[in-house]
Amino acid sequence: METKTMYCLLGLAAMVVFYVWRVCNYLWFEPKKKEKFLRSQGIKGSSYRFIIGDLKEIVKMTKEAKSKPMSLSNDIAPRVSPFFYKCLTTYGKICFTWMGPKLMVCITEPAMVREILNNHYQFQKSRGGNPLSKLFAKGIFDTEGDQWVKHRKIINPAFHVEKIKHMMPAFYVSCREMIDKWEEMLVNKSSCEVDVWPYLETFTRDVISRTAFGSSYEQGRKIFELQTENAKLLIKAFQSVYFPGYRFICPKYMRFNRFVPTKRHKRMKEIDREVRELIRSIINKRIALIEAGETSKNDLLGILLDSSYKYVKEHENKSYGLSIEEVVEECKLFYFAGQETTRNMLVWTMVLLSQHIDWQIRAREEVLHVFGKNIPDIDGLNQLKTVSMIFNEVLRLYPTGSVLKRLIHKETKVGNLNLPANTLIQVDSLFLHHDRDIWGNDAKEFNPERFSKGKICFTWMGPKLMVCISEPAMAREILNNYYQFQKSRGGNPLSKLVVKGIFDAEGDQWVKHRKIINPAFHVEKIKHMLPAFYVSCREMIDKWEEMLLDKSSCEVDVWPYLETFTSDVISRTAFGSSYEQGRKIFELQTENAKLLMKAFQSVYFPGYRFNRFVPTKRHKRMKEIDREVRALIRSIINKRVALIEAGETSNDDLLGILLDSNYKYSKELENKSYGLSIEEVVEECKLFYFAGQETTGNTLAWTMVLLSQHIDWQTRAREEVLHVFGKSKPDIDGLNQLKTISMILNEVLRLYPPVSVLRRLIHKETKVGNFTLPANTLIQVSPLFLHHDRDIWGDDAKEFNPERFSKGISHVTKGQASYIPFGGGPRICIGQNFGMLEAKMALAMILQNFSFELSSSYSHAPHDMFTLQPQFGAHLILHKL
Ligand code: HEM
Repeated sequence: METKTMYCLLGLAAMVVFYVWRVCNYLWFEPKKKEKFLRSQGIKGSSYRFIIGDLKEIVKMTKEAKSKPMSLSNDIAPRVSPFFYKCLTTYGKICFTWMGPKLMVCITEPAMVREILNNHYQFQKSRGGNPLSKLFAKGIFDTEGDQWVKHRKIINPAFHVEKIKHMMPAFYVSCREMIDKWEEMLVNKSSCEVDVWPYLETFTRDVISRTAFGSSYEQGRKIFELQTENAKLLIKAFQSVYFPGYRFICPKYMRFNRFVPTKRHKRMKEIDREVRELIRSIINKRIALIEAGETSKNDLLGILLDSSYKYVKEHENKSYGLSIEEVVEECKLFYFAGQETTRNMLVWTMVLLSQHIDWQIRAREEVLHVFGKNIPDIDGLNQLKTVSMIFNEVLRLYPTGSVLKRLIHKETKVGNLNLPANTLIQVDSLFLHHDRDIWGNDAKEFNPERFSKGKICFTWMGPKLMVCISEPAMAREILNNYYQFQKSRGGNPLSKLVVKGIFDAEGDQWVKHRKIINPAFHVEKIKHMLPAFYVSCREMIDKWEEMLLDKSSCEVDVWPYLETFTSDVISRTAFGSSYEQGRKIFELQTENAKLLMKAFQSVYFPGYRFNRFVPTKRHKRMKEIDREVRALIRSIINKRVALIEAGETSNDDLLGILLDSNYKYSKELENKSYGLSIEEVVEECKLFYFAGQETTGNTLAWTMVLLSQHIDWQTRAREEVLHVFGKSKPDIDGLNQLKTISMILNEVLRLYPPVSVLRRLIHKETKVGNFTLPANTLIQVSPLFLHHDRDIWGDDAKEFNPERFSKGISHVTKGQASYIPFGGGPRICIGQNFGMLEAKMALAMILQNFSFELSSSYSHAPHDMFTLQPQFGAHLILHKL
């Protein structure tokens, strides 16, 4: 045999062997491997066959689904994504399939979705598909890891609310052009048929051309026309690559067919070159302007170049910014990301509003109410609640990016799954948004009403942006991260005379204060404060008994008595034997708090911040009181320090424990200056009064009001107290057994959280949830709204029902930050156990001695004065038992 023929035969034999191996692999080894994998994930039984679907099956089902007609009321998921629809509806919220040899997991389980989307280092964008698609969209979309962080940081400023405001004229002009065209069609008729889709396409494309390139808008338009052509060619390229049996021949090398110089591919590359040229010329002109000092920051390109320039300056290295090529990619991406998405949302909105005329009318009424026939402005647009609800519902039913794809590069755990390296992950927003378990039985229906309760709202305090948040996940993010979200300070300087201490400390300073103060609030230490709670409460009860000497009932406003009780408790527990001096201090502090309140109420007029320094009579008195308070506290402290130095420490009151802990801290670090200074100890003592007195006093007042209204719960609570203690003095073990009382106090703190708003401030641009907030934004996390939210607490959210806490707090909240009467994260209330024990002791003793009901002179008026108080007191009728 000739050598040539031999080689041919050998080649042929090798091909046959390879082909047989591929077929065996496909028919035998691969399914075995897949079955083994599924078993390792706990998936058993007959579900294998379907779950191991493949690309061919997906394409076939998609074609079939698209050939079937559908009506407007049909569910869209079976048409849009038939394969996954079948998998997910048959096998649950996670399904596995293989794209050739590559495992693909489709996930529609909210907790896992969050895990995947939150962790962008582990779950990266899945790239490396069709190389032609890179001609079309790259930029930030296609970057990962630190590269992405840099791009995002530079691009962010372009999308700040403040910048977007300036793009309003571009939105308006583009929309006006579209409307003019529709009006032309209607010149001599009252109605006409229009396919609105291409018009909306032109509108969104125009908006991007104008907002991206400002004055170079005409060139921008040309760029986007070319990009549209490229997008169309890309879709054709996608549709043409599938041919049967391809996986047996050379599956991995199939990609190269995209490099084959077909006419289409050549044209795509030609367009790309032209687009880049055009963008590069616009950028070069801009850079020349910037270098000549003439910057324009009103369009996306201008802001992007400016931000990149600042970034370079910040890092003192030119290579840190975006290169011209990278800016080109970002500009191309603006078109892709910003045009199609908005166009789709608008078209589905028009279709749905045509179907639901009632919502169309509601939306129109709102728009006409806000703007009449005038040009819409930013303030008005921010007021359009119904329109926002409609958009949210449209995006829920027709999410524009219905599938988010991620890729893992190493073995990774998601939920209970252990996924191998190179697994493709598909997060399906369409299925998430249509899930009945999440959205209820009307999940597939258009009902914007479900978005009527906005959990995030924006407002401006003068020039300062303020965001109000009552969404548990965001509340947790904010409260957990106290380095980024700091206490908002720097308001009224007079308030520093009343509250400072740990409340006002930040960063490392706060860490130190908290470490030194913590031991004072250990449960073990608080136990020893029980006698102080008892004596103070006994005094209050004695006064009420006196009033009832020769009658069986009398009317009392219990509010001031409860206030005295809690301030007495603090005087005794903070200063122990120096209690009388402590009482004096707290009387002075009360006077100062009242004066501060008056100052708050009277100060508002333009330029007001300076008027707090004006030496008015009130301001002088406040400073005088402060000096007196400090002198008193300092004298107590000095006496204590002298005792400590003489070896006679008393660790039974807050001041003693604080000084002891401070001493140990300085010793540990072998440097006296590390501990708290006397001045700082003074501030902490002042703070105990403010933080610990009103909060517990309010809780008790609301508890008595609610138990007067809900006599059944008052009876249940009394029965429990009498069962545990009879008429004897409550002790710590017994107090810990009071389950009904705990449920009642939890419910009172839910309905009337004494601190109804937690305020934070960010000092630099920060991401919260999906929002990127600029530096200096004020954030308000609202326990009040979180606690009253029907979505979280059910239909009886506004009602008093302690039963909901019968299985504990975590059972109701399911680990969410939806119940935060004591705040959350590292800055959670330090006095939580102290306050709860004090309230339990007082309530137990009150229930042992009296029954109570609402008086006719009680007027229900909760109001927020630092804490949530009963504005006109708590007038009750007390009965002696
Ligand atoms: C029912 C009673 C109480 C409630 C509802 C309550 C509520 C709160 C809340 C919501 C915060 C967090 C504020 C924020 O994050 O901006 C807080 C912090 C604080 N509370 Fe309480 N509190 C109570 C009782 C007490 C008591 C009895 C004391 C002390 C004797 C106390 C001392 C403090 C201190 C020192 C802080 C600041 C902690 C820090 O920033 O690290 N609280 N409290």
